[in-house]
This record gives sequence, structure tokens and C-alpha cells, in this order.
Amino acid sequence: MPPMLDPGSHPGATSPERIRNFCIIAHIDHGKSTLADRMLQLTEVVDARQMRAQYLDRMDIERERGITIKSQAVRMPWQVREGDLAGDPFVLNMIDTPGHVDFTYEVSRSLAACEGAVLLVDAAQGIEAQTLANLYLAMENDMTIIPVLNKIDLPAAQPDKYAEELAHLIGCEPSDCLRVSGKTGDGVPHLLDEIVRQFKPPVGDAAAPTRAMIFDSVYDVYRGVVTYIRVIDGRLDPRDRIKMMSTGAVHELLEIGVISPEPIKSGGLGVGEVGYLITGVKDVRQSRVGDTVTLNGKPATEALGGYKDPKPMVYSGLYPIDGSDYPILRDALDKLKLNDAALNYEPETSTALGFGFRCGFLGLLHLEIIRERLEREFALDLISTAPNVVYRVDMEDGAEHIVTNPSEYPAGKIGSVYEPTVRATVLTPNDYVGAVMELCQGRRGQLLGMDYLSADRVELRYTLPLAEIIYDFFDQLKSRTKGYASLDYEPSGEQESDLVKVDILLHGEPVDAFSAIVHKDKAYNYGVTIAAKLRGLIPRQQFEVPIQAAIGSRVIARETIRAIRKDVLAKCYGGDITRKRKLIEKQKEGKKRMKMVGRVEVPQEAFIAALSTSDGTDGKASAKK
Ligand SMILES: Nc1nc2c(ncn2[C@@H]2O[C@H](COP(=O)(O)OP(=O)(O)OP(=O)(O)O)[C@@H](O)[C@H]2O)c(=O)[nH]1
Repeated sequence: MPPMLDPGSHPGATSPERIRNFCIIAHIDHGKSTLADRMLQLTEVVDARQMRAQYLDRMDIERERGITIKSQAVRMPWQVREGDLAGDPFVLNMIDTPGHVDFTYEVSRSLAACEGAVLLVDAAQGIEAQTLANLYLAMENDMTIIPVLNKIDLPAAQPDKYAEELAHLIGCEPSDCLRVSGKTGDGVPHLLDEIVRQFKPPVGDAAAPTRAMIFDSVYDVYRGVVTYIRVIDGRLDPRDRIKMMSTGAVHELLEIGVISPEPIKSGGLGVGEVGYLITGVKDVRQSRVGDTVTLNGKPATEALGGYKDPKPMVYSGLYPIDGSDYPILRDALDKLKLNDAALNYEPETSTALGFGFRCGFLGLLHLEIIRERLEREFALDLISTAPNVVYRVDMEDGAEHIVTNPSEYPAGKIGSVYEPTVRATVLTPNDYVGAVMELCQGRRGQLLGMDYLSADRVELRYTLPLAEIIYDFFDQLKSRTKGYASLDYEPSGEQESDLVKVDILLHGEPVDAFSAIVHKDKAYNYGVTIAAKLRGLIPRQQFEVPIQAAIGSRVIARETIRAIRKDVLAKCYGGDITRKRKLIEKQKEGKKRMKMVGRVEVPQEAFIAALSTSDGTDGKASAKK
């Protein structure tokens, strides 16, 4: 018998029965990237020499923070080692999914490109909130699930205990849960065999008009946008003219191929195959996640389901600390936008902070990532205003306003105000249920339900206003449960709430950067805190300066900065006029960095200090879930 051709080297010619498309889903830090690395090594896609930890996490920020932001797809050849299929060559496409709530939509598209999911659980930690959230997503997509306990090499691992829990959750036998160590590689070959055996091959119609789903697209400086696709029906070949079904835009396919783990050009991709394509477009907005690619000459009539436009959930103003950096910030945002279809921004000006941009993000982590990239890749020093959610305001006269910036809150007779809500799942040991409930109730949460996953682990489900989560909710949750609780949430629409806009006034002038939309019961607290903070930060002036917090024309809190005259000439006796001049010049220099709010001079540092402690984003812990 002639030797079998390695199917991994023949993209475009692999029959669907020989393909398995899968992803690994896990709670953060349960070892997904480490397991993926081991698979790359065992399938000899990467040899030991090239291997570096977390091969698939490309971005520096990802590697440093140990989180996965952009999904990738790798093609790996695998010959089953044991049992009935032993010796048969298969192609495994591993699709990496981002692990954070901000990117739930991208996760759902990655899952839609697979038939199976490896549900990975740390054998020393057990099931966590994201394990559940990901499992539910996988079930909604009708995927086959292989439960796997990881890190069995750890002395603290309790695989028997957690196999029971997992089996109970999925409805299988504890013995169906595989046991592996991504670190030592133990059990991983067996897992690869089971992936072939348990996951279904892709199904599609090779003769039908081509339909391929985009599950990721990234901008590359040299090659333009690289789009990751999974072919559902028909096939795609080099030089085809393709059409994006959501926009109708037509492009020529300049290159098509697979990632293994570097890009390899191919003669085309057929039913069930996963790979990349390049058309020369320069903006990821022209190649959107969830969209369907078809052929211009023989287009499909119906797009694949599930396409959604990314919608910003959280807004914040970004300002350069040095006003002359504004053009650099603008260019930097233009560049980042090429790689990020969810990033939104428009110019705005603030009395306190000068010229900047109002930016829309998918969530707090997304905000932090963008801010960090701006600071790191473009050497910008930035200040961001406290993040806020998007409000819908219905006026009594029937007009509707969408408010993304508190300073644009409409004046006049307001009928009702709506705010976005999330459905949150908290998993906690039994002992902390009281503490978690207290926290959620304090944040205006409504309990939806509570389940015992095992004797000592409880799942609590709440509806919470998104605005209450984006401050320090996660940090509070961790500190009240000694780090044992985990959180996951997804958008769940909007609710009418009793919200008011609180303005902060300096000597009667509103300071836009501190305006906030808050619940009526929390307005007083917000006003008092900000007013007290500013009093400590703003230097005395030659006249008395009241700091007030107000709702409309009603003042709810007040602090006063007493008057003082700073006489720089006080120590200059005698008539040395040149020295006096020098001192006055020096004082003028200092004043240039002052911002004028009405008649009050405020050093920009005061605003920066007040903002950096009033926003919840500076705690690094909030980035990780
Ligand atoms: N002892 C042991 N440690 C492991 C194993 N697998 C992963 N780790 C460690 O667990 C930590 C998290 O592993 P990652 O692979 O980064 O986890 P991840 O799930 O990809 O994390 P995110 O990308 O942040 O979601 C790292 O410090 C790994 O070295 C294992 O099998 N045994």
C-alpha cells in the first residue's frame, strides 16, 4: 500500500470526513494556552526548538497579561494512535477563542465555526463562572463537548471530586471526563484521539453556492486585513471574486491558505476547512466577524445566521496630558481602528482637559487594552474620564436622546431614562453567599435564581445595571470572597431607572469632566466625594472658591476653598527689579499649565489626580476575570 499523504499539507483537498474543527473553552487561567502549546508540539506543527510559551498569543500585551484577545486557527495533522481509527490521518483545526466577557460575540462566532468543544477545567479549582458561561454558549450552538480536567500534575489537584461536579453539570459519567496536564503533556495524545473519535466531521454541500463564515479578522501592516474563515458550503479558490454579504462589497482573493502555525498558501479551501484569506483591504470594518463570504459570480442567496454589528457598551473620554500630542492621538486611533471593528471615537473638547476623543468600547477590558496600546505603541500620556454606559432618555415632548457623554444629558422635561443591564452569574463557595448577595443588592441587583452545583458551591444569577458593574464590582467581589468567587455576565437589554445627572461646579461653572449620571440614591454620595476630593487638590486662589455638586439647579453638596494671595515677591526686599521680574516670569510659566474654569485657575494635575482615583479602571485586577 502506498504511504498515506499527510493531509495537513493538502488544504483544499481534504475530504470533510477527515476534518475535525474544535475549540478549547475554559475559565481564565485554567490552562487553555498551555494545552494548545502541547497540542502544537505533539502534532509536530511546532518543533521543540521553535516552541515558546503561549505560541498562539501573538500580541505582546496578551503575552504579558497572559490573556487571549484575538482568536487564531491552527491546522494540525494527527494520526489516531489507538482503537478502530488507529493509523488514519486526520486534520484538526483548533480555533482559539478569546476568554473575556467583553468579547462574548467573538467567542460565539468562533464556536459557530466548530463542531466540538474541549471544556477544560483546572483540577485544583473546579468549575468557575466562565466555565459555565462558555458551556452554555457551546450548548446553544449544539456542539459536542469533551469534559477535560487539566493540571493533574498539581499536588492540590482533586480530579475525582471535580469529575463528579463536571459530570453532574454536563449529564455524563465521571469516567467520561478526561484527565490531562498541559504542562507535562500527560493525557494529551489520548485527548487528540478522542477529539477525532467524539467530534463530528463538518457537513456542507460542496456543489452549493459558496458560503464561508468570518470568525476573526486582523490587520497586518504588510499584508492588510487577514480574514479567518470557515468554509460551510462550496469552495474558495485563489483569484475568485468574493462578496461580503452584509455590505455587498466585492474583492479579489489575492491569497488563501491555512495557518500551521505560520501562514501557508494553498490552492483553495473546500467544505469544512478553516483558513485565512487576503484581499488587500486595509480596514477590518470591511471584513467583519460574523459576516458571510460568497462568490460574486455565483452568490448564495442567504447569509449564514448570527451576524451582529459590534456595539460599544462603555464610553470614556481620552485626552492627551500634553495638549500638543492631540494630532498623534488622532493618528494613533485611526491606526488602531484598522484592527478593531468595535472601537469607536469622535473628537470632543472639555473645559478641564482640552481637546480629546470620546471613545466607545465593548467593555472595561477593551478600554484598558486600547489605552495601554496607545500609551505603549505611540508613546502617549493619556488621561481618561470615568467610564460611563449608554443611556436612553425619553423627553416628555416625545423626543428621544441617546446619551454617551454625561455632559450631553438633555435639559428640559425628562419623561423616562433607561440604562443597560446585564445578566450576571456569580459562582461562590457556600460561606460567602451572604457577602455576595449584600454586594449585588447594594448595586441595585435583582436576584434571578440560585442553584447548588455541589454541597459547597453555589451559582447566583442576578440582573444588574451595567453601570454598577463597570466601577469596582469585580474587585469588591474578590475582596469580599477572599478571591474565591468568579463572575461572568452578558448584556440583557435595558431597564427604566431613577437616574439623575450630577454636575460639579467650581465657582458656579460646571466642570464637564466630572458630570455623571447616577442613580438618585447615590447622587449625594457622588457629589460629596468628588467635592471633597477637589478641595484637597485645587490650590487656593485670591478669592474664595465654592465647589458645589448640583442636580439641575439644586445644590446637594458644597465645599469651600478659602482665599489666599500667593505673593511671590514677599521674600524680595529691596529694589532689585530684575530679580522681581524673573520671579514674575516664572510664575507666568507655571500659569500656562493652569486651566481656567471661569475665573478659577486649576492645575491640570488636579483634574488628572481626581479622575485617576474616581474611575474604576486603574485596578489591574479588574481586567481579569
Ligand atoms: N502545574 C500546571 N500548571 C499549568 C498547567 N497548565 C497550565 N498551567 C499554568 O497555569 C497558568 C495559566 O495557564 P494558561 O495556559 O496561560 O491559561 P489560559 O487558560 O490560557 O489563560 P487565559 O489565556 O488567560 O485564559 C500558567 O501559569 C500555566 O503555566 C498544568 O497542566 N499543570
